[in-house]
Amino acid sequence: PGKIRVFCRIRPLSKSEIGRGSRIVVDCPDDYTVTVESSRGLKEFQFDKVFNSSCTQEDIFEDTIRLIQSAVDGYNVCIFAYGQTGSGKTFTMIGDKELKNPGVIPRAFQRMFHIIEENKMKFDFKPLRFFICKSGRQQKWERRFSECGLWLKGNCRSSVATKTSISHEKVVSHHFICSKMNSESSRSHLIIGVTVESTNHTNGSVTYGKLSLVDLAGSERAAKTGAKDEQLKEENS
Ligand SMILES: Nc1ncnc2c1ncn2[C@@H]1O[C@H](COP(=O)(O)OP(=O)(O)OP(=O)(O)O)[C@@H](O)[C@H]1O
Repeated sequence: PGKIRVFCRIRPLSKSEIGRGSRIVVDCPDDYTVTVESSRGLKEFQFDKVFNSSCTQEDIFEDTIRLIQSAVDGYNVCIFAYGQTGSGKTFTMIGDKELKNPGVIPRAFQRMFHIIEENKMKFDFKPLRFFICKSGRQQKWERRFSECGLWLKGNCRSSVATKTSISHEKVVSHHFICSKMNSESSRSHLIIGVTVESTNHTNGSVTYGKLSLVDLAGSERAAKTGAKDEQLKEENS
């Protein structure tokens, strides 16, 4: 707990990039290093782990499983994707539109329900609270998410989570409603999460955990769009 780990995922070239004759300029000589070809030579970056372009959604999720357990155990866990537009944040966090390759968010929820089901003899779980927040230019009000210590601008919805309410399809459609469609106009961030409250049958102790999963708006847009003042503050929130 309290530790921040930074992973890097390299995505394969897209069809259009291949069509344009682009080539990959990043490489990972080992599991912790990324090199990038630049006009000023090869640059090297270190990460806690690097996933190369052949890594699958399963490979990515394997490193996340113990964090889901931590949230059930009463810790506050936050997983977020950061990177420029088109780098694969949404693919990694949510998955593809065709629902063939679910990402971290649907897998995390599936896993959480599984852990809860397995532990029902030992713990009494309160119904999971499910929340979605997105930032947006239209919604200017600020909201402090005191429980998870995040400052947010935008709206937030919370409801009881069930397996069906947070199925892969629902998460994907929420995403495209909440984030993707608005991202061009509002450069929104999407935060989707769940709170877990459990009581230990043996000693009566109660724990509260939270899992926040975040698909941030593209990190480069401020510069590219020339956003200023209020707009920029909002993107940076
Ligand atoms: N690891 C991957 N394997 C195969 N396709 C990928 C992978 N990562 C991303 N893609 C594809 O690349 C495209 C861009 O990815 P994605 O939409 O996830 O980017 P993004 O970082 O969320 O962009 P934005 O900030 O604009 O929302 C999508 O068509 C996606 O399906």
